[in-house]
Amino acid sequence: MIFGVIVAGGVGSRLGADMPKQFLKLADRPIIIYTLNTFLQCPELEDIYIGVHPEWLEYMARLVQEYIPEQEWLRVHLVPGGTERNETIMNVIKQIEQEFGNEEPHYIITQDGVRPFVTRRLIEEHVKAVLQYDAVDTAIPAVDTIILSEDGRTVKDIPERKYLYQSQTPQSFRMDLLKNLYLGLTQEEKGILTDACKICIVRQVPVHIVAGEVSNMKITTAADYKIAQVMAENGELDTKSW
Ligand SMILES: C[C@](O)(CO)[C@H](O)COP(=O)(O)O
Repeated sequence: MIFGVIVAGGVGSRLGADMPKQFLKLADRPIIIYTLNTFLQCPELEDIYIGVHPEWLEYMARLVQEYIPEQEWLRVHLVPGGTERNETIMNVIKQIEQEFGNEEPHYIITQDGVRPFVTRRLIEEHVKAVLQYDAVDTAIPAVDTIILSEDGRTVKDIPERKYLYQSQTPQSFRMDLLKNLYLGLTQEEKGILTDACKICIVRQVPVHIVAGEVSNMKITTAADYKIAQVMAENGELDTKSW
């Protein structure tokens, strides 16, 4: 089976708001609701799991009831998040195994809750790709020159831009592969992870790339939030099912 996994375990808001950024509104709905709605529109996905910080589980449950049609409620599962994103993904994997067993291989399409402009095209390409490759990233070519600095004051290196991409989500995996690789990492290796694909890369497991979209931005800063609001006003959000 194939499941959507929305990662929304953070409590911080680098936007300076009084709630985690995934709950801030774009147009008339919370950011995470757009992300969830696009995933729910994909019939290839059995159910959608959302990893949420334990203190925000009740709040998220109320949002689902308020904004998601009742006939879809059974497809949405909330799971307490962990201390960081890969712990949250592991909590979700544990929950899926408890509910659906692990005799047949399962696949997960993971997504940042704060990427509300994700498209069905991206999710559907991931569904096809993960069945073939077991580990799949989303990326767009870097348009800026990327510099390497160890101290933030001097440039150590400037890698050739044609080899550099920016990673996005979805990031998709055969579930048992990701779990076993993660369990085999040392604390030091876990400490350098900023996404789930790196779990594969540190163990030399190949990761396939699906072409991302510039519009599939991650809302991290106040400037991102302003850009997202303008994009929302210009009809970039998927609201077809509403
Ligand atoms: C997974 C990711 O979106 C790829 O660019 C990114 O690493 C997430 O980072 P965050 O620190 O969880 O916002």
